[in-house]
Amino acid sequence: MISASGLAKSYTVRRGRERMQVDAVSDATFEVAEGEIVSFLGPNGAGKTTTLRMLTTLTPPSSGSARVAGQDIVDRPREVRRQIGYVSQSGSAGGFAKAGDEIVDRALLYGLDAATATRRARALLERLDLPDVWTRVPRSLSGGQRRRLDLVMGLVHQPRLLFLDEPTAGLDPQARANLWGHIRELREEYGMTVFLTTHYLDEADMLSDRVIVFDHGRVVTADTPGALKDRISGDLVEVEVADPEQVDAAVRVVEKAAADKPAVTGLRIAGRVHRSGTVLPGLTRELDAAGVELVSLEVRRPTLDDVFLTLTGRSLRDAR
Ligand SMILES: Nc1ncnc2c1ncn2[C@@H]1O[C@H](COP(=O)(O)OP(=O)(O)OP(=O)(O)O)[C@@H](O)[C@H]1O
Repeated sequence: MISASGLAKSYTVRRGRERMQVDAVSDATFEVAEGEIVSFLGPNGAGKTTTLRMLTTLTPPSSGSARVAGQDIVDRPREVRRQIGYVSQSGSAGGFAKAGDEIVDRALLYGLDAATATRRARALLERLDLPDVWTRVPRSLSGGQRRRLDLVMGLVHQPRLLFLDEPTAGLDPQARANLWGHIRELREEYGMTVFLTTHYLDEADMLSDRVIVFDHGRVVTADTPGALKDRISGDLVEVEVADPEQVDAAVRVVEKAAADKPAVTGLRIAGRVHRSGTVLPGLTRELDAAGVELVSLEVRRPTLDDVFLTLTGRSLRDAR
C-alpha cells in the first residue's frame, strides 16, 4: 500500500545572515502492506511529519520516490489524494460551522452527492460514539470528541489508506485508549490500512501491527512490536534474595541463564534472558538447590524504550 524508497526532504533556512540547509528527512525507505496498522515512531524533530506530508502529496520530496495506494506521489498526486484520508496534528475540524455541516462539506469536496454525504456522516458519527454532535461547533467539544470528529472527517470518503499524525497527542489516558479501540475496530470493519506517526511508546506498542523506528530523518529498523522487543533485549528477570550472604550464589545461578552479565543492586539481581518461559523453571530449581532463599522473582518484558535506547543510544523518553 505504501512503498517509499530513499525519500528525502531538505529546507533552506536563514540563520541571521547565513542560509543553511536543514535535512528534515534524509532516507525514508520502507514498505507498508495492505490492511496493516503501522506506527512511525520517533522523537520530536525526527522527520515524521515531513515524511507524512510527502506521502500525502502535501509537500514534494527533494529526492527519492514513493508509491501510495499504487500511484506515484510525484507523477499522480491527485490519484493518491483520492484514495487516502489524512488527519493532521492540529486536526481539520475547527471554525464556527456545525460539526455535521463540516463533514458534509468535506464529503462534497471529494465528489459525493449531498444525500450520500449526509448518510455517511451520520453513520460515522454514530460509529465513533458522537451521535449528538451534528449541531455542535467543534471547538465546544472535548479533546477526545474532537479527535474522533477529525477521524470522521478523514474517513467520510471511505479511503483505502488513512494517515494519522500524532492521533492522540494531548489526550488523557482514557481518551487515548478509547481512540485506539476505535482505530482498530475501523480497520477490522473497513479493512483499511492505517499509517500513523507517534512518539508515544505505548501507542506504538498497543496499536500497531508493525513499528518503523525513525530517527534523524532515516529508518533505524522496522518490525512487529513483539519481535522488536525479542530481537533486542529478551526478558528481564529480577530476583531478590533474603540474605546478603546469598547474593554471590544467586548471581552465579542467574549468570548461567542470562544473555549478559547480571546487574546487582543491593539484594536484587537482574539479568536478561532470551526466553523467560523456558528459563524460569530451571532457574528457580537451581536457586533452590544452591540454598538461596528468595523474597521475590519478577519477569519484565523489555519496553520499546529499551529497544530505542539499544538502537539509537538514547532514550525516546529523554529525546522528546
Ligand atoms: N518547513 C520547514 N522549514 C524548515 N525546517 C523544517 C520545516 N519543516 C520541518 N523542518 C525541520 O525538519 C526537522 C523534522 O521536522 P518534522 O516536523 O518532520 O519532525 P517530526 O518528527 O514530525 O517532529 P514532531 O513530532 O515535533 O512533529 C526538524 O528539525 C524541523 O525543524
